[in-house]
Amino acid sequence: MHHLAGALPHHRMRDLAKKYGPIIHLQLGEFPHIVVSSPETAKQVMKTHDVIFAQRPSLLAGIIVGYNCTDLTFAPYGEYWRQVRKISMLELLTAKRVQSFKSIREEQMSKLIREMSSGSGSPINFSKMVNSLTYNIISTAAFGKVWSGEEMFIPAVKKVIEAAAGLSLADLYPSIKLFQMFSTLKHKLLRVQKELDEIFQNIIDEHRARRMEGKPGLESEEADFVDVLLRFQDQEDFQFPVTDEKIKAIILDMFIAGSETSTTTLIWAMSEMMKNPRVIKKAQAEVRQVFNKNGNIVEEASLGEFSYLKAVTKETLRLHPPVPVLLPRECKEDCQIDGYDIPAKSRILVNAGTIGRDPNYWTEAEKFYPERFLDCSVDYKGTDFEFIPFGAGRRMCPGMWFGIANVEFPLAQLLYYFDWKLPNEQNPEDLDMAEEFGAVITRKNDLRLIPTPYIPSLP
Ligand code: HEM
Repeated sequence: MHHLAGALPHHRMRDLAKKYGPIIHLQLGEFPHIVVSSPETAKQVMKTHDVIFAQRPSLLAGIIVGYNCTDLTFAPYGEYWRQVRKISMLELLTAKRVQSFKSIREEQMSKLIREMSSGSGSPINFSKMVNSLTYNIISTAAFGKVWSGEEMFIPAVKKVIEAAAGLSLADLYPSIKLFQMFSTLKHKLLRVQKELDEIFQNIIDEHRARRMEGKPGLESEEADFVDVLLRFQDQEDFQFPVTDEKIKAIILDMFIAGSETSTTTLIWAMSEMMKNPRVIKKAQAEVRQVFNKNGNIVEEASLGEFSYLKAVTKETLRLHPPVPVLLPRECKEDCQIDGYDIPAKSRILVNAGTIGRDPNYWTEAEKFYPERFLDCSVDYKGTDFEFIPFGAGRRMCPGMWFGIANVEFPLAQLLYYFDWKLPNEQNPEDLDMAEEFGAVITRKNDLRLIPTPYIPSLP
């Protein structure tokens, strides 16, 4: 355990991989942890032996906040997980539904742009504003409206994300009662769960009442997540009935897995561009050229015309994958990776962050250089193992398209409507890029920027 102390664990894992190679055994608490840090070993885990590694370990976050692991992220691999995954992939997060949230993104972006422009010329807390934006988008997609509990919800989500890395003493030593009893994390999670449970139950009850009154919209494509899941409650052909508890577990999961990941990608993209003025100029020129050509109409439909902006998103996900050590997996049975024996029940940590910076695959791997993705077929869809910000295989992120939509369109608008400066005439090269650890790696310090409107008429 001392190998991980003293620095951010994902950095320590990177240093260890440099020293010991792409497959490392760390005994953390009661469990062997196997860290894999090369595209080849990651491929063996998530493709060759995907079924053996499709299990997640049972962690406090899943037990407490995931309603005894009945959410999608922490559900044990098996029939129940299959049912929830199917609902998520075929109903909640389909390309069509993500597309149907377009008006939500457009409305929330207009609000944000108006807010940013009202204080133009002076520094704004970019991180905080983007956090609210994603929260509002996911809240509307899930509940049909922006739920007013942002102040309490965003810190609560951060707490759960911290726990999802699975590196707390209570998770590493489940048999030691003392660690369980005095775990501050456990107590915080219990409090968060209690608060959120009450609120989510009220939201479900409201939706149910509306449903009983036969209010329109529930069967339409624009139905929110709660509407869709309530519809399944009436169906008797499910092996596992969709109870209120399960609806709460699934919705909370979408919030937790979807909000901080999208937010942090957007903030890192902006941070890297501010640090690299050449890149922001080029991205801005592309965005303005496309929207101006289309008659100053700023709409999502134009996204297909951006190649550099998409390269910026990919390069951000390569250098700053929000989940650099993919959510832990558990080995179902004895198995071999790269000729090494992996005993059943080992926890597997796929080090996607280190893989994205592997100099054997990436020239000038540490440099932010979006051009590397132009005319290059490497993509994040889970088949190119040198670039796996969304994971791969059976447990790969089901919210990839929703996440990308929540990053690319806002980024395009922010670049279109504003010119950006660092406060206090700060030199771009000196911009602080310190990270904070959790299952999602965020900026340690909020990003503060000065926006100046580019065109006088804002949306
Ligand atoms: C930039 C945005 C996002 C990134 C980088 C990201 C990344 C990831 C990663 C790395 C995993 C673990 C994959 C594995 O173990 O192989 C994951 C799982 C998951 N993600 Fe995302 N995610 C993003 C957005 C979203 C969104 C918007 C949603 C839903 C609203 C979502 C829902 C989930 C869920 C439910 C899982 C667990 C899947 C399972 O275990 O079967 N994600 N995500």
